[in-house]
Amino acid sequence: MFLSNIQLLNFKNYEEAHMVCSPQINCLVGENGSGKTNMLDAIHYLSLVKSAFAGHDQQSIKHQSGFFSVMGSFDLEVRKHKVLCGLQAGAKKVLKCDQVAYDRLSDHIGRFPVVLMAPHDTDLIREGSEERRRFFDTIICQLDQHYLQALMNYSNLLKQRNALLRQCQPVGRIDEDLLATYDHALLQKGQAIAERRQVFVAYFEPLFQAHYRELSGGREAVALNYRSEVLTEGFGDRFRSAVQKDLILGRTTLGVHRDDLKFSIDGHAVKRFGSQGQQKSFVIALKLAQFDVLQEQKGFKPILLLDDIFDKLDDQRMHHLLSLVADGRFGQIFITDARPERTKSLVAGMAQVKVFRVDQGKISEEE
Ligand SMILES: Nc1ncnc2c1ncn2[C@@H]1O[C@H](COP(=O)(O)OP(=O)(O)OP(=O)(O)O)[C@@H](O)[C@H]1O
Repeated sequence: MFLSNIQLLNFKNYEEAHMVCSPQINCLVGENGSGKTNMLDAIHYLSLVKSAFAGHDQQSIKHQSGFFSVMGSFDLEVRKHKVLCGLQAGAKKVLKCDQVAYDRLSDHIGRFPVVLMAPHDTDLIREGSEERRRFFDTIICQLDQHYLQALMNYSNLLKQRNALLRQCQPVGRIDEDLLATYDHALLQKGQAIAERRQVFVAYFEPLFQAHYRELSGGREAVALNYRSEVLTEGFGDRFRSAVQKDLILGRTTLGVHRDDLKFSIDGHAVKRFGSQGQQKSFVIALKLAQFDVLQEQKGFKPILLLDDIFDKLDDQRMHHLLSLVADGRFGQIFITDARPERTKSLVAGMAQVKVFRVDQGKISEEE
């Protein structure tokens, strides 16, 4: 699968841009702040219908304009698909594939998968559990529409239960019947989500470990440990009896939305004990395993977006990644770099390379 071209209107710092892409390697070079990452983000929109960076879609509309649109054509085996994602300020996002609007944006997730490697990836290790849940949930959602629906239902139920808790806070009493309805549904959905996560992590972990071994020379034993409290005996009772605490705090304190994944090296938490190099290898191995899983499950290679990673990687890890590129392990790749000469020399001799110069929200192909 590859993106053959992309057109932007009023997207972030681009007023108008058109890029005819190589099915293999696309290098975007230009000064800091010129719009390289924004172009990757536009590709991310076509795949996952949201920004990889901005918290709100409205932030992706170019300043002083009232809408954005991103349009792209994907070649998937012999078929071509035109995807359009647009947003009018203050309105709902629109997504069309082959000129037909989706009723549910979520139906699009997983059709044109991408894997993004970016400088902030180590947040996966350093930040709280939400980042790790989001990483795994995003992959599973691309593979399994039922999981995506279950997650969305769970999140809606959780919002409703939390609203009920807050409503009842001043009086200290709660509508027991309504609460029981939410509890029952949350417990049921939560269990299904936890079981799916557990199965997925068991499948993902060996792929991740193989990449880590290749990157680190096999010196350390790494593990991903997912153990949800939801799957432990008597969870339903503990969940229900936490209601007094929930009422005081105005939120649901137990459930899959609190799950964490423990990342470890030789039995110790990577977050606390991993060196910077180990943490980098850890996240690269996670992303490479994400690529493998999507490829294996979809039957084609996802698009790989490499944002500014050469600046952040040391020689050993960079060469490993480039050797995978040279071996043809990946399909279409987009690489951004503020230092054109470095990228050009790294990809010299590789087939089907296109270099694009980005300058203050304008993009043009170099000869
Ligand atoms: N909604 C928006 N409207 C206009 N400009 C925006 C908007 N959102 C972001 N920008 C601008 O886009 C620029 C950043 O672009 P981008 O992150 O793509 O840069 P880059 O080329 O990847 O830079 P670096 O090499 O530093 O990573 C900033 O100047 C920022 O102000």
